[in-house]
Amino acid sequence: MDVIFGRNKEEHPEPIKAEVKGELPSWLQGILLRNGPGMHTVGETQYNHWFDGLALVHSFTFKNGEVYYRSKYLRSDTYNCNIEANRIVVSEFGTMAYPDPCKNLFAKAFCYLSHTIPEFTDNCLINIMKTGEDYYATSETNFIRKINPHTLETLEKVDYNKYVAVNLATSHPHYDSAGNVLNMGTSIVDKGKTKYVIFKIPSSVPEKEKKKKSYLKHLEVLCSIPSQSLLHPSYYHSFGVTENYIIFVEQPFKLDILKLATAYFRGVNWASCLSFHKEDKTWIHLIDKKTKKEISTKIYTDAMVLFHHVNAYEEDGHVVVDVISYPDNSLYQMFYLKNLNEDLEGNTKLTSIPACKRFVVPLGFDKDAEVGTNLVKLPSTTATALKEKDGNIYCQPEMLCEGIELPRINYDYNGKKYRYIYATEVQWSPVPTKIAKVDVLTKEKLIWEEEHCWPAEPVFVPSPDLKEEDDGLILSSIVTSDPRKAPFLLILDAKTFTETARATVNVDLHLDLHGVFIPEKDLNAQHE
Ligand SMILES: CC(C)=CCC/C(C)=C/C=C/C(C)=C/C=C/C(C)=C/C=C/C=C(C)/C=C/C=C(C)/C=C/C1=C(C)CCCC1(C)C
Ligand SMILES: [Fe+2]
Repeated sequence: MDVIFGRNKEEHPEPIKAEVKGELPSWLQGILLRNGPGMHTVGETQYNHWFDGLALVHSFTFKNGEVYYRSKYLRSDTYNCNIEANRIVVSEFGTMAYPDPCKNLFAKAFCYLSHTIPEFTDNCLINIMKTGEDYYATSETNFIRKINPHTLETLEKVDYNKYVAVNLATSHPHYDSAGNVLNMGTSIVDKGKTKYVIFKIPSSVPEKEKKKKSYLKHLEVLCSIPSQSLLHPSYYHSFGVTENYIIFVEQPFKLDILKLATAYFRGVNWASCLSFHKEDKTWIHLIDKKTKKEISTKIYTDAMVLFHHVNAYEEDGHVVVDVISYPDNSLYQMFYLKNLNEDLEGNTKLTSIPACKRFVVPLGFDKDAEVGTNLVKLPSTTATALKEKDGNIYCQPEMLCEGIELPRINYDYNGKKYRYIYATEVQWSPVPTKIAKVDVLTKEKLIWEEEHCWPAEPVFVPSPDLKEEDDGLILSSIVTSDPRKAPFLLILDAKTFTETARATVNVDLHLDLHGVFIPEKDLNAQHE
């Protein structure tokens, strides 16, 4: 296990030609750009958590039937300082670092040299975000790092905080059909005003500013939602959108601001300031995009932990919200390297497995309905929403599917009624062993699997003559647990889930988190 999760991976900044088996359709031209942790040991020091690892960006470039692989460590300030000091000097969420300059001569010299140990990490290891023509590596802090999608070179560091008052922001933004970015962040330092902020980054800027092209300069706050508890804002990793609403799930998995403020002095990591309150409720907030106000009805469900929204849409006066949820926060705990390094059969068992659940919120229901009435009138679901005597609505979900994570959809259907989820499948361990296509209508599943193969998040690429939702390809990079079997990029026909092609590369591919496919037409040639 530690071989795959915790071993440092080498970077391959020069393109490596992959060996293609099968027939790549001629329209598949562009770059699959992905991000994830690649290095967990620096000198003699080690990160505690898998989500702490130094960002290793990698790409598969499709050009005229050929595939090229590249990978490069994000040259974040965090990376540079750590490498220079030959130890971890910048804290990550799961690892508190103490860059005491008096500790040894070497570290002292290093501090004189570079002066700046970043206060907060810019190790953006989770996802890739597109703003206008720019691509950024993202994490959940206030920093994002621009990258060149062709060469994977690291460009400027951008501080969200310069444009919007947030200290944390998600790495899962949404995009509208014009390419405008919609994202959310939390403001925690303004005492007594802890709030969640929803903002928009436009996809184009006035012509005269084209040269500087700072889309973030034109960031616009849409609205903010006060936190239920000023000292305990909820943690969230993604959110949902429909045509008319933004969906924010305020879960009882919360940051404790007082604990955060004292963590450094207490010698504990920031992750220890995050806790699950199983006796609390999970609040589902619907924000009307037009009025920029929350709908007045209070909607809740039982305590749960969620990282990934799958999709959401409106149907006949209801909002349907599909998410991957857990009964508790044990997943976060399990990703500590000490847990991942244990024998698979031993402790590394998921004590709570991910489940894809559908919540249905009624919009324009009869206000005189009796207490206890189920307000959901959609025949297609067993999800319920009960009216309570204080006027609140209590939602109970429908189970769509168990054991899937890292969900993707055909993004043309984002915010709209849809039918298919593509995801990695896990069983009772944190090891992805299959790729699943789930039909949410029939609950039928198609599976791809192969011995010793650990598939990454499957990315859907629509075919140019798309007629049906699943006309397209699935791209998933496959890490192998058998050193004799080379890793590869798998290309599946999304409709049938049969293999179209595979592109094998003889490198130490890393297990990653998220990424994007950039079609040729969106690639700015001047970057090359
Ligand atoms: C093994 C695989 C690939 C598949 C198996 C299938 C499966 C079960 C997949 C499940 C995948 C999931 C659920 C992935 C989830 C990834 C997350 C939640 C990453 C979060 C990172 C959050 C990070 C890095 C957050 C860093 C935040 C920091 C450092 C914040 C610092 C701070 C700032 C900036 C302001 C002041 C406060 C604070 C100290 C909190
Ligand atoms: Fe994620």
